Amino acid sequence: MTPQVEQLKISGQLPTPRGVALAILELSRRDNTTLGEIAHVVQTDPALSGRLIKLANAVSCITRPVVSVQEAVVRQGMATVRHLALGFSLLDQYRKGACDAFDYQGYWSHSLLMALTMQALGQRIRVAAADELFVCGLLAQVGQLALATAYPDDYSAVLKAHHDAPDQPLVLHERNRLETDHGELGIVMMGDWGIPRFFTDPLAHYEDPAHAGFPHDSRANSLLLMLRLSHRLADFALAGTAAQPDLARQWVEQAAALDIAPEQAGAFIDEVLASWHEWGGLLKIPAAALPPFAEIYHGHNDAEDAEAESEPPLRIMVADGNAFTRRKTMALLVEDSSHTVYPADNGNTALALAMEVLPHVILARYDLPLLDGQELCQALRATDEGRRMHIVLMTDEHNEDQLSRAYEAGADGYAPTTLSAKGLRTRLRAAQRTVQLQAAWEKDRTQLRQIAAELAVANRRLANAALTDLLTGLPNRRSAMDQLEQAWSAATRSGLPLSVMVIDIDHFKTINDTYGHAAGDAVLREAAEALRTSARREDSVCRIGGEEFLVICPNTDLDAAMYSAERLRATLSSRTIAVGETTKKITASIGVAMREPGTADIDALVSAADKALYAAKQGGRNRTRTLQRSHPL
Ligand SMILES: Nc1nc2c(ncn2[C@@H]2O[C@H](COP(=O)(O)OP(=O)(O)OP(=O)(O)O)[C@@H](O)[C@H]2O)c(=O)[nH]1
Repeated sequence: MTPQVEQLKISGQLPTPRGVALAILELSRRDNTTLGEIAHVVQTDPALSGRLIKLANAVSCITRPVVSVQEAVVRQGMATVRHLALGFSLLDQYRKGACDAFDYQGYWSHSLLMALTMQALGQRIRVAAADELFVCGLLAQVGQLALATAYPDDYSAVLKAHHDAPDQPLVLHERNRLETDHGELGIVMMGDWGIPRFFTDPLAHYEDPAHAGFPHDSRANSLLLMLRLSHRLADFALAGTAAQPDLARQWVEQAAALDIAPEQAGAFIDEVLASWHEWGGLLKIPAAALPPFAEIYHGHNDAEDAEAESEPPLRIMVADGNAFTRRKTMALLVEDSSHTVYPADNGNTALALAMEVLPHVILARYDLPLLDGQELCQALRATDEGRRMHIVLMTDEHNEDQLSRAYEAGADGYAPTTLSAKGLRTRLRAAQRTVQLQAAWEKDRTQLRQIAAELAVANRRLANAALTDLLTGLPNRRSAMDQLEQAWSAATRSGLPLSVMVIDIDHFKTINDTYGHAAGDAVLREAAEALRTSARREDSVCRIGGEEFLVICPNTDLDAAMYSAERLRATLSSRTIAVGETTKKITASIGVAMREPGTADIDALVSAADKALYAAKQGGRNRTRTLQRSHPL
C-alpha cells in the first residue's frame, strides 16, 4: 500500500457507507450474527429491501419468485447482502460531489451497467454467484469516486489533463499528480470492506490484461475477461452514436473469448441494456434506451459491404474440447471479418449444431470428446447437408496415420491446432471459393428457374391467344375444332350422344352497312356474351366465323339440343343492343345436328348443322332447324 493510500485511509476522507449499510457491514463482521438479524436490519430500509428482492429475482428465474426480505437474504447469503448494501449505499450518498470535472451521474451509470453485465455474464460463465459479480461490477471503479471525493480539485485537474491528452492512460495522469491511482485505491477499499481477493485481484489488471499473467483456464482469467467485457459494454452504451458501431464490433470480437458467438451477442446486449434502463429508472441514474444492438452493429459503410461481397462472410463452427484453444481460434476468426462463429465443446454438440446452423466451414479437433473429429466427419458426410460443408480437422502433432484417416473420413483439409491467423485465413480462402461457386451456381439456378417460369407463362399466354377469338374472347375456330374432336372421342368411348348448333346473326351485313363496322363489332361482342352466359354450363360456345357461332353440346341428344338452341335464340331476340346512337333488336338463325351412326366425322357433323342453318335462313330466319328428323319447332 502506498503512503498516499495509507494517509487517505487514516484521514477518513474515502467514501464510506452510512446508515443501514454501515450497520449491516458491522453486524456481519461479528461471528455470531444470524441471517435473521441481517434481514431485520435490511427491512428498516425500504429502498434497500426492494433492490435486494429485485436482484434475487433477476438471478433465480428457475425457482419461484422471491417476495420477502428474509427470503432474499437467505438466497443471497450474508456476504452478498453486505456488499450489495454497501454498493447501493455509496450510490445513494455520492450522486454528486465537489469534484467539478467528475461526472458523478455518468460514473454511476457506467458502474451500474458494468454491474448488470457482470451479473448477466455470471449466468453464462459460472465463476461466482451472480449477485457477487453484480457488486464486483458496481464497485470496479470505486477508486475513481474515492479520488474525486478525497481530492476534488486535484482530481478535476487530473481529468482535464486526461481530456487534453487522452492517449495517456488515466492511471498515469493520476499517478503523476496524486502518486496513487484509482485501481490501487479501489482494491484497498474493497479489501477493507471484506470483498474477497478472488474478486479484487483481477480488478487490478482488467484495464491492462496483457500483464495479468493469470493461467488461461483459471477462474481469475475468466473474471478478468468478464470485467473487461463489462467495461467495454458500458463504454459502448455511453459513447456517442458515431463511435458506437466500432465499439460494438470490438465488443463482439472480444466476446468470442468468452464463448459468446457473434449472433448471440445482440440478444445478450439487448437484454442487459433493457435491465440497465429499468434499474436506471429505479435508482434514478441516467440509462438511456438504445436502439437494438443489431441495428448499431450493422451500420456498415459501402466500402465494407463491397469487401464483404468479394469475400462472403461464412458460418464457421469451431469444435474443440479445449476452451482455451477454442476461444483463441474463435477470436482469430472474428478479427476483421464478418464471419459468424459457432462454438462446440464436444463431438455430439458439434454434430447437432452443424445440422441446425449448416455451417460453411467446420474446424474440428481430431481429439474431440464424445465423438472424435474423424467420427464427426463420417457422420456429416453421410448427410446431404454435411457433404456440402468444408471440414478441416485439427490436431496437435503431425501424424501420418491420422492424416490419412482424416482424408478417408472425408475431411477437406488438415491443420495444426496452433494455427496462426495467417494460416487460418489461407484455409478459409479455399472454403470461401467453394461458397462463392455454390452461391453463383445457386444464383444461376434461381435465374434459370425464373426464366423457365416466365417462359411457361408466356407460352401459356401465346397458346391461349392462338385459341381465343380476340374480338369476343370466345374460343376461336381452331379451338372449337379441337374441342369438338375431344368431345367426339369422348362420345365414341362413352356411347353418349353429341350435338352441335351453328348460330348465325340475321342480316348482319345490314348492321355493318348502316352503322359501320365498329357498331357491328359491338353487336358481335354483345351477342357472344349473351350466348356464353345463357348456354348450359357443360356446353361450349365458340366463334367460328364472322357472325357465326358454334355451340358444342356433349351428352346431348337432338331433342335436348333443339330445346337448348331455341332458348338461346329466344334470349338473343329478346335483347336490345346499343348500336351507335340508337338501340337495335337482333335475331339469329340456328341449325342443329346430332351425331348419328352414319356421321363420318366432326366436319360432317358441323356440315349437317350448317345445312340446317341454311334451312332456317330459307325458312324466314329467326328460327331453329334440324334436318335429321322432323321436329315440332
Ligand atoms: N363488324 C364485323 N363484321 C363482320 C365480321 N366478320 C364478318 N363480318 C361481316 O358480316 C357480314 C355477313 O353477312 P352475310 O353472311 O352476307 O349475311 P347476313 O347479312 O348476316 O345475312 P344472313 O346471314 O343471310 O342473314 C359481312 O358483311 C361481313 O363483312 C367482323 O368481325 N366484324
